[in-house]
Amino acid sequence: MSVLDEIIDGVRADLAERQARVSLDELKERAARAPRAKDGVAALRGEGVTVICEVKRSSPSKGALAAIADPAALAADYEAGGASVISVLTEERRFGGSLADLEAVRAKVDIPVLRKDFIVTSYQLWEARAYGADLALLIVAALDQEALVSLIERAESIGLTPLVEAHDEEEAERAVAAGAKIVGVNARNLKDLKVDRSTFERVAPEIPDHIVKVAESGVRGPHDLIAYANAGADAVLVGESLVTGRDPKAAVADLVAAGAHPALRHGRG
Ligand SMILES: O=C(O)c1ccccc1NCC(=O)[C@H](O)[C@H](O)COP(=O)(O)O
Repeated sequence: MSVLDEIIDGVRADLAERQARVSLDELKERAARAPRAKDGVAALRGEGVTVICEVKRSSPSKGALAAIADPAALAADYEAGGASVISVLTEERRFGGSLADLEAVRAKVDIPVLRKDFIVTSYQLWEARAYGADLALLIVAALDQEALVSLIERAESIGLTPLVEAHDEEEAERAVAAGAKIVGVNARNLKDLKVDRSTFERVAPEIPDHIVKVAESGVRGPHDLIAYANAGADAVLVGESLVTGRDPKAAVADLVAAGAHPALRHGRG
């Protein structure tokens, strides 16, 4: 069984427990009271290469990364540093996240917020919206094509922008065919957790220019952002290096400054 399969088994068990406690109708009522969703595509198509900053306490590949007692304060630092979107990992067992983290971050920042989880049912999309997310991650490797198309449509119908994650050319083609407006290419193989930064360069040509291209994972600093930008990234998603660094606000500002450099413009429309 791959790491991704093991994670999803745990996600399904936790989901069943939440579904027994909170009805879909309750979630829908809560979603109706949530602030109107912000435009994730517009946020990521900013000036230069934009930066998605992640609230990430731990991970299957590295174990504990950072305690993050106050995720909202960390998100506020990210926003002050110039982040365009905040990613909040809400998976509990392996990443130490929660919907409470999502809610706290949403209440603190003005920029769009991404629910980063292993979404396999529309119930989780309603949760995302009910707790204030503007975007939701959908992982191609976790879904068959029918489910992917259906979850993209459901997400958009309730105001969420899906960030559809691929790891190879075939998954990128599936993401595009399914109608994704934002495609993330994850350098981390979720089946064995190896990070290969050349993945983006190989896979990005499968993604047409009208779709926002996000390079995910492995960004240690501005040099990695520049490499991804030169390979065609519109945005990068950064977790570990920010939560383990000493000054997340300054680290984000350095990334944003590198992403704004005129020499990086790669002629997107
Ligand atoms: O980070 C992991 O170990 C991991 C394992 C299995 C599934 C997903 C995983 N991470 C999610 C992510 O994609 C990253 O948190 C995100 O791209 C940021 O990556 P990084 O900057 O390398 O922390």
